[in-house]
Amino acid sequence: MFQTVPEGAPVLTAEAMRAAEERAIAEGSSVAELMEHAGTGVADWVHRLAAGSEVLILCGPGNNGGDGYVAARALAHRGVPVRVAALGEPKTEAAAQARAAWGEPVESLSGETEAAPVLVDALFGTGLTRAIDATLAETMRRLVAAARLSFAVDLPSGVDADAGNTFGCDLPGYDLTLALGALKPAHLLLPAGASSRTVRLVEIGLGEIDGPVRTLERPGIAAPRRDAHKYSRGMVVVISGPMHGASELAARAAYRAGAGYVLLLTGGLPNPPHAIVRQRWSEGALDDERIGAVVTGPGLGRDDRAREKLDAALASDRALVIDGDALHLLDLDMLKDRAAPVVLTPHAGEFDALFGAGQGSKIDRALDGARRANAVVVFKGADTVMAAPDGRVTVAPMGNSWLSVAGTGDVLAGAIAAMLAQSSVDALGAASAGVWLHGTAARMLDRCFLADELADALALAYERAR
Ligand SMILES: NC(=O)C1=CN([C@@H]2O[C@H](COP(=O)(O)OP(=O)(O)OC[C@H]3O[C@@H](n4cnc5c(N)ncnc54)[C@H](OP(=O)(O)O)[C@@H]3O)[C@@H](O)[C@H]2O)[C@@H](O)CC1
Ligand SMILES: [K+]
Repeated sequence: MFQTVPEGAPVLTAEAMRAAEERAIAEGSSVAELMEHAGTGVADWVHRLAAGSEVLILCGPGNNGGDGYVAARALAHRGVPVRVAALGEPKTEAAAQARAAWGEPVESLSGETEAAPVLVDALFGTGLTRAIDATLAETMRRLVAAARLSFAVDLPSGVDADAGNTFGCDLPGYDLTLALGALKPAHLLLPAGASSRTVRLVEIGLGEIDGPVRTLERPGIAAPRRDAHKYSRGMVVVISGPMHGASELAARAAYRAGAGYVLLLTGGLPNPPHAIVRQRWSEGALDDERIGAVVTGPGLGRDDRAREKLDAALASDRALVIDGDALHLLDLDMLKDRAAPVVLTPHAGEFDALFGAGQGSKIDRALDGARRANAVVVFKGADTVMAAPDGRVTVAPMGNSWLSVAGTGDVLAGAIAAMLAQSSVDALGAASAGVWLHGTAARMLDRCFLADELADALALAYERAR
């Protein structure tokens, strides 16, 4: 299971959406006009996919409900059988107008509401401020489960648009979420994002939308140039520790993600693949000017020897990927004055250990971490968020659930290092490309796999990255 969302699309908070709405109104539009676009855009999708089946639209009291009334009218106009069930009277002028224009009967939404084969949830969108009533949540779950096809208008009702939480409520999963004007954090962040397996954008007349937070996109990396040699393709050094396997995985992944030369600093025995060059750790090991990126952390351990290696990596002027154990040894002050790029790749536990538990959404926290560390932070999880100190953020769609297995983090560290070493993109671009390759490799396998196989599948993902 994984998520499909528009690639490279801006992600806006509820406040930024309201600002975009105000800009559009200042330029001559109106809420009613935007709502007309939104509702007809929803109706287009429903009409296309419902194939003539009866549609039940649930309308809430705000403008999300207003979109629902517009969609009902547009569908009925095209001859689709539509019923509307509402949660009380509209509370906004635009929604009241939309209901009046619908002009047909409106049922009162209750536990008795009869299900239909197609369900459209227009109860709440970006205006939800608190948990929805438990009885209402139960009714929603029942009606979504009974439908052959279910749509969420703008957002699944019951989610906090910015934080991506559900106020503790268990929400149903929709077939299609139609994001109005732009994506919101809750389309992507867990737990809310789990309700939106597929998200599509509906244009509502807000004009050009932009912002520093975007969804992950295909990195556009190419095959090696004709005049390429192993160093121009990127030399990656992986610093090993007592758990050799983790660093072996990172080294293998670096090759499969296109690095030209991978050196593993290890005391372990020579193992296949023999393409990985092995040397023992030594003081000047990172002096080679040709080194494009260094991975430290996978299998490093947390003892004095590990600290010594991390300190040497930090003292070098090489680009660094810091993962696993090294994140527990890292002092953020050590990164302050570093000129060469650093990518930190914490999962939730490592993130808390580094930055503290903190408030705000995963996007806010990743950004705060990046600024404090002066480094790109890849806050891993099923909903991986990458942030740079300059405020740019990339959010990956929910990853393939088979990734939840030991060693996949080591593979990611190797893939990011390969990107950092070989490409002309900056650290956020390298991190994003690494996450894209990693996620795409998992999608291509889409079964129970070993991290070794995932590392190898990066090469197949690379083929699709152009
Ligand atoms: N931005 C744009 O450009 C455009 C946005 N559009 C659409 O507008 C949507 C945002 O509309 P919105 O602001 O009216 O909020 P919405 O989500 O309908 O809900 C607010 C209502 O719900 C109520 N309420 C809240 N929590 C509740 C709870 N737990 N349980 C019960 N009630 C609760 C709240 O009442 P109150 O909190 O005052 O009690 C209020 O009445 C957006 O998602 C998109 O679909 C398009 O139409 C056009 C252009
Ligand atoms: K909704």
